Amino acid sequence: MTVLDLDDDGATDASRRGAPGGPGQDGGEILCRDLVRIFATDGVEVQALQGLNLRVEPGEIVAVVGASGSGKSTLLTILSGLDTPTGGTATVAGTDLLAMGPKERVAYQRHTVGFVWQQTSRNLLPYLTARENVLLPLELAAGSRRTRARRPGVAPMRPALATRSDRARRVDDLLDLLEVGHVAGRRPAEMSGGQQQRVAIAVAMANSPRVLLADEPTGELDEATSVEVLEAMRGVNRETGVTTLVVTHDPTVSEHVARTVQIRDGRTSTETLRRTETDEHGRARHVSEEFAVLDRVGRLQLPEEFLTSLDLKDRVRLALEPDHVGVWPHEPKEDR
Ligand SMILES: Nc1ncnc2c1ncn2[C@@H]1O[C@H](COP(=O)(O)OP(=O)(O)OP(=O)(O)O)[C@@H](O)[C@H]1O
Repeated sequence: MTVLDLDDDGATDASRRGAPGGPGQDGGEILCRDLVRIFATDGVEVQALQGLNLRVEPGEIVAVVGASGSGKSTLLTILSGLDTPTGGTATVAGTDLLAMGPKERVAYQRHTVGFVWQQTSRNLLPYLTARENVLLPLELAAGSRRTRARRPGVAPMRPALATRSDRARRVDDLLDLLEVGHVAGRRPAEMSGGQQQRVAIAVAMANSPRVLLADEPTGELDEATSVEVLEAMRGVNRETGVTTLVVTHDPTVSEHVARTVQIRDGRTSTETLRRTETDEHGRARHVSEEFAVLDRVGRLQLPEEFLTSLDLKDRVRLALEPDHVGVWPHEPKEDR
């Protein structure tokens, strides 16, 4: 895979992260606190997000998984700047998503975040070739830079990709990075589903976003192609350091990332961490551990199977032990 400096202002990833307007004060590139989104339709309220907490570090790749209706798409739509939460806070790459005006929203969507959606038709324009699709966001950004530069007293943004040949080189580099250089001249209808999604990742990365968001990027693909696309996303994350959040209902996605956050009923409920250990014979071993998520005020969601197996409901007994906390049914089963 090509090693690529995707930062068009010449900054390294490390210096970008430390730059003003960088990550939130306590370091997270994506920070959601007590995020609430209520939809009201025909007088009926649906709480899609019910106090969701999430933190993703700069350069991390994280999968958010959950059943249908758990709030995954609602979260991603908020993080991509297309929707505004009802309450709580959300900060992405130092941008407060609740305080953006219309102009900041456009700049945020153009420069700070890149998206890959499930439907390839939403990612790529059907009448443009792969090369033209990747070039388009670069041309739009260059156009807005020229407009800014013409305004008195306004400095041009990131001048490095001002020339056509710089932009053409960037398109080639991105298509090579995603291993789709050989389909550069084809339109989406002439590419496989996996190739279309790889080109879509190149489009999303065109303007060097700090955060890459993907909503079910493998939803329309077969299993083998899904693995390829996920590995391509992981490769982009590794090569460029872009913070990456992949939302999916497909639990196998978890095998491709070091951290998976599970959403249940509009809240993060559990997290799975994966690491590779080397045993005493020098063999690599994959270890994964599941954790319950404890929020800032000490709330946690017990897994569904714990609740049903001990018939835990309404109220439980809690006990603080020297090294753990015990949870029991209100009444022992035999007394009920
Ligand atoms: N615009 C809307 N108006 C009303 N209710 C909505 C709206 N968008 C989402 N919801 C509701 O909010 C809840 C969460 O929906 P969301 O689409 O975020 O879930 P999801 O986990 O992405 O599900 P899926 O995997 O099926 O896409 C659901 O109950 C859904 O019906």
